[in-house]
Amino acid sequence: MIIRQIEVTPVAFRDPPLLNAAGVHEPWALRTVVEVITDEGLSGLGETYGDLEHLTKVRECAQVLVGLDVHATNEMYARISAVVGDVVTDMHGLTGMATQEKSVDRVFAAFEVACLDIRGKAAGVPVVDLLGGRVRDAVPYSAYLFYKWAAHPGAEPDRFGEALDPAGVVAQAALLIKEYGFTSIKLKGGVFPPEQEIEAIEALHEAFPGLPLRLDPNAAWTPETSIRVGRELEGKLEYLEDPTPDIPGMARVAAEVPMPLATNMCVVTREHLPPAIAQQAIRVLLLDHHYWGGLVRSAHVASLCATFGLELSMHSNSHLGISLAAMTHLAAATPNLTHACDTHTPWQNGQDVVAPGSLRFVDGAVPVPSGHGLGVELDRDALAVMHEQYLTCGITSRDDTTYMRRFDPAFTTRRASW
Ligand SMILES: O=C([O-])C(=O)C[C@H](O)[C@@H](O)C(=O)[O-]
Ligand SMILES: [Mg+2]
Repeated sequence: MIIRQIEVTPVAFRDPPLLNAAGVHEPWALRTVVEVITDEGLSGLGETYGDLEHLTKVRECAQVLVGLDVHATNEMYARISAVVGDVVTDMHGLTGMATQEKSVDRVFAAFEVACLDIRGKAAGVPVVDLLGGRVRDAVPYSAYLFYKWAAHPGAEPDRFGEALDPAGVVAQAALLIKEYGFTSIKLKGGVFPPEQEIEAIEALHEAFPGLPLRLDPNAAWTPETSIRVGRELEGKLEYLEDPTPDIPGMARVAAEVPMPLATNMCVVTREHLPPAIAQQAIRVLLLDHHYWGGLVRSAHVASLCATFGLELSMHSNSHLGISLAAMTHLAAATPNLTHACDTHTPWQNGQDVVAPGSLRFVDGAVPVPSGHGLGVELDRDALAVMHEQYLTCGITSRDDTTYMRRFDPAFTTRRASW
């Protein structure tokens, strides 16, 4: 199974004005679709970020992988490492520190997933079987709430409406739970002063008694504020995610708050694990195969977490169905996944590059797609439309901060700001 051709296609899809510590989502979210085709005519899909610097590396790497066997992922990693070199990508700050290893892992992941898709198709099994087999038939996801504007300035309101206070957040949760059946809730914080976000969590706790809740301010608070908020929210959160920057800061908070701390920011590559474990900075790691180097490497990290007693959840960014399928296969094969995974799927609002039918939510969980490989088919018409949108949308890299400054020139990103 020799790689004969690789198609790399950037796409754009509409994204609502979701608020976070870096600013606000732009009207278009970007992704890159990777399609690997073998000499035997099998093809496999991968999905990754769409930011130009990253896309450029993905394109350069695609050229050096032609001729490789789809099983030769060690050689694939070495070649990608050589091409990526010392360039560090991913500087928007919402997925934690950017490192050289992470930059390589981010490029490698899309190709690795595509090769696993091919290997699954060739063997006549779903990808979950290549990862050790399923330990669950469906993967639970959480309702991922965002503070948001009713519309992008100058545009028509979207169907989700405004959510800028506790009532708006509760209404948003009710909508997502009604449509998807989610049984846990995450609120993206770091947008308003912590007192307001505490009120929102209290309102959610009251409106949805018994549903596990998480709050993620993306390191917008100082350690002191994090300790105060953590204590105030005792008994109301299953975990507090990245309240404050860096491993030492998280360790200070972890020692003083009643709930576990989770991260997708201070532990984002293997070199962060030993200090985080030694300092007891986190209890929950949010895995993300897009930057942990694909599905097999992520499974290794999950196994390390089991060794060191860390719990597991899964992180997401704006994504499409190829990513949702890959996340679902990985999570279904991860025995020690202890919390529902994050997904941005509802915000995609039906836009996708995969043909409908293979991915659905049942009671907040996605059943593992039943087909071979990832079990999703590329919708080539949708891909063409979304590629055209990429070419015309005028955005080449995610920049929530600059977009926010168009409407609030004094806005600064929130890092330990409160
Ligand atoms: O858990 C997280 O930190 C995220 O999901 C990061 C994302 O970039 C989120 O903040 C977003 O979509 O704005
Ligand atoms: Mg997070």
